[in-house]
Amino acid sequence: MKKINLKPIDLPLTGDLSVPGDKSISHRAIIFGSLAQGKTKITRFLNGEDCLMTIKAFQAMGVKIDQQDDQVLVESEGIAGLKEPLEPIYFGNSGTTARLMLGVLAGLPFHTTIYGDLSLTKRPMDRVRDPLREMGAKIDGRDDGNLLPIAVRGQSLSGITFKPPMKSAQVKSGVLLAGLLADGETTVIETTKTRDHTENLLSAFGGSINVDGNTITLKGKQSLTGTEIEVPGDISSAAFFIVGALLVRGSHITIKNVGLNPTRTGLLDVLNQMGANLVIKETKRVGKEAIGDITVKYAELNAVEVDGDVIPRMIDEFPILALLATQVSGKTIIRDAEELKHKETDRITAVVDILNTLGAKVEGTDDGMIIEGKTPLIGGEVSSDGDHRLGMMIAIASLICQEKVTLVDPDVINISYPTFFDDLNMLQAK
Ligand SMILES: O=C(O)C1=C[C@@H](OP(=O)(O)O)[C@@H](O)[C@H](O)C1
Ligand SMILES: C=C(OP(=O)(O)O)C(=O)O
Repeated sequence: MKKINLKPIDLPLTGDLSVPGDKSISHRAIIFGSLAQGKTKITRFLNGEDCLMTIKAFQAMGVKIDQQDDQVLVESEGIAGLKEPLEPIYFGNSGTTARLMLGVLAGLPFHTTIYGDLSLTKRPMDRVRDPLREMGAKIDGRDDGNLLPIAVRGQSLSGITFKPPMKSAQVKSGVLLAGLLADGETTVIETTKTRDHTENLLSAFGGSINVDGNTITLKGKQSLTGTEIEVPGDISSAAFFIVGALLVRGSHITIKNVGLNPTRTGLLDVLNQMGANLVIKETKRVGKEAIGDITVKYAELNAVEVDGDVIPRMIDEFPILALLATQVSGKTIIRDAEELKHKETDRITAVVDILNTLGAKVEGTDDGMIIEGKTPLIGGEVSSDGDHRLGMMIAIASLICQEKVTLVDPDVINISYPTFFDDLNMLQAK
């Protein structure tokens, strides 16, 4: 397994940075572009391994998709033009591809088999399997279709009203996408609002959807039209450098053109509560998505308790928040975050293990973590464990460790942020 040595730095992070496009929006732009008739032009597409899986899935169904770095042109005849793939489709490491595509494949008139890497193969699909079966889907696979590989025999589906038992945008989106192909109306009622990019993008492609608080309703059998999509910078990628700047004394950075959709900005709220004084400036709106700049300076922070409705608004930011919490005054308590157990790794156990190996004092709980602040980090050898967000957390931790950090399996970072080390070097060079 590849390993890299990361040395502690005494250089602050400074300058301006544009992070790559949002992963969630990039996936959805490909999905809707492929379901729509005509041409869709996507700019600032995330050229990361996960989003390439979604492109390959539709190419396997006959859609013409030309991707050059962060520019993508999709040309589709729409839903009726999609063809049965001849071979099983590989979804790699991407949970979003799996949960959203299950919704799509369930309503297409052909058979598909899907599989993934070892991490994805362990992740639960029953959360989408169950509502999709209620709509009439034929899904089978390991553990009765809970685990990949999964075979889907596409069917005509009927709309349902569904209240997801977990707070998950992937589940909501899988059901809404199936609803788009189904007869009748589909309603999803969430207990807590999760990221709403599916709802926003459906409108951008000319679809009609009604959002009333946490209740989302759409009619089936809508036809969509290709369009132009500019993807905002990914706030979940920006989070690593925002926290990096808060950790390294003397840092002062601005992340430009990043997505500021309120269903994604939970980390910014928590950092402000901790005393970060971020300057957040909305500069434009593209469709229903807000875009802007975030300026952050090094600051001494205080611990807070993180729980409740903010959790889904920052679900991918917990590894990097946990690292930050090791350096603030007081004890940080994270609750209601049991969903972390179902990510690329069990992110409660994995974050606790990694940070404690580096010298921190972190305790895992059933639904979160308790992190002792102001604990010096020493260093050591730690693995990303095949989880891109853990790889980036370790790289940022190395900035403040007293000794060398050896990161095992750094290439996994390519899943969501292929230019991560270039951007880190650029911020250190100024
Ligand atoms: O819908 C999406 O694009 C995503 C939703 C979240 O997953 P859950 O829906 O499982 O919380 C998040 O962790 C993932 O990175 C992307
Ligand atoms: C959980 C993540 O992605 P996915 O579920 O798409 O694998 C993530 O990017 O942190």
